Amino acid sequence: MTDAVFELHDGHVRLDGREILSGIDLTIREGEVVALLGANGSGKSTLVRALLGLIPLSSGRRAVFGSPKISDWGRIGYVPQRLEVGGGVPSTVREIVSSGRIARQSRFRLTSKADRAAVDRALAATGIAGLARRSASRLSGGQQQRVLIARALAGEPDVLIMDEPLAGVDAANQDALASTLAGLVAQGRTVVLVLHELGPLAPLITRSVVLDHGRVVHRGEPPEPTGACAEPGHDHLHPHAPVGAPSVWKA
Ligand SMILES: Nc1ncnc2c1ncn2[C@@H]1O[C@H](COP(=O)(O)OP(=O)(O)OP(=O)(O)O)[C@@H](O)[C@H]1O
Repeated sequence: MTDAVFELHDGHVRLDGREILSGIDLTIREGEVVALLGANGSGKSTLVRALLGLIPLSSGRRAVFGSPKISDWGRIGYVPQRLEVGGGVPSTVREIVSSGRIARQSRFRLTSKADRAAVDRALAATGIAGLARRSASRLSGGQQQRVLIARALAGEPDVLIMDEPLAGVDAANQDALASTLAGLVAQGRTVVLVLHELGPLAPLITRSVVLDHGRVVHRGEPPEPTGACAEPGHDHLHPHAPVGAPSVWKA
């Protein structure tokens, strides 16, 4: 059996005195492409942050590459949801994407040819090479999302964990992301995706995990859409379902 990348055993998370994740058991192994699905507020982002150790468990056990804490962030590329890129600092797109190499560089080594080549590949893969000199804070939401994806790709991580990578990204760039990820998966990388719609990423996904109110309610094959979402021609661009609404996914 291949090695476990992320393990969560009976994981519980409480935030502001409220239980957000309840009794989650989840193991993600090397080479898997796992989709985390579920309605707004079901706990997907919290689960990602719990897997990464960015928020503490109130009870249960977590391991990343077999250890309680991540010792080598260079192996992990995390694309958070809706982060303001640049954070008010006037950074160019290239500077932000280059920062994805930092965990790969030794403390005393200057940026190498290999670093620059990796940044160029990441910019090209996400279709933002033409924006490299632009100030990131002036870009659209979808362009900023692609900057964050490029930053993660630039680090050439073993594991990519992306929170809603398709949000605000147009169809052509969604397809480009799908083919970039397909290349990484073919090399044996592990990918964890928080998604509302599988879109062009559907053929890559090896397993889905559906959350509802902080619990896992489905695991296995990506569930089939039901109702209007199953009809031919449905474009799957409807807004997020409200919390507690009947799921469009068959459990
Ligand atoms: N820091 C926090 N403090 C208190 N409650 C929080 C915090 N972060 C998230 N929550 C709550 O936890 C629940 C799950 O949120 P989470 O962002 O994990 O859901 P999600 O499935 O990723 O939703 P979405 O699809 O809208 O991004 C929500 O009810 C949210 O309000």
